[in-house]
Amino acid sequence: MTDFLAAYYPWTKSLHVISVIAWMAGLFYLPRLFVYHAEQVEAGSATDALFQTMERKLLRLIMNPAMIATWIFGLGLVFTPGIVVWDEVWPWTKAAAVLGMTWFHHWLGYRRKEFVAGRNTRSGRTYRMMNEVPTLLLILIVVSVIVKF
Ligand code: HEM
Repeated sequence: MTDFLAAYYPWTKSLHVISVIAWMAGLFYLPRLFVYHAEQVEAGSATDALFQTMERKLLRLIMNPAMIATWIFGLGLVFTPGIVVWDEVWPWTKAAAVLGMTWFHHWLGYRRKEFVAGRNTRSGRTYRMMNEVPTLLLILIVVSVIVKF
């Protein structure tokens, strides 16, 4: 298995980065939809139904599969011989940030369910602020995997 992973390392990494881009697109866009959903849309209206459809499709068709693919190919890289040196700091900062990103994904999923039930309690401002979470984690992840401190 490790021979296989070593042989296909550039492919695993390519698929990892492609999945990451799709996941990040959703992690940036879904909280933006929530901002407008919270500020501009009346619960039970036709626009409410439209936002719910956009949010459901973004989460189910793009973000969930992209997150799973990111994890699968990312763990493939972790098990590729010689790639991760656990004595260094960067694998730990990356792991912490990736867990944070996964938590954020699920946080968004719970907020979507609240919109579906007509029970959103959070303001557009909260969603605007939460929109910065994936940006900060992204910076930490990219610096970790490229600078490799
Ligand atoms: C979900 C769990 C994840 C795991 C287990 C994981 C693991 C890894 C590993 C082991 C590498 C190989 C580093 C190397 O080749 O030197 C890597 C590369 C990379 N990861 Fe992840 N990763 C994950 C999520 C993410 C996320 C969320 C992002 C971006 C937001 C990301 C961005 C990258 C990038 C850009 C590279 C390529 C770095 C290079 O040029 O070598 N990863 N990942």
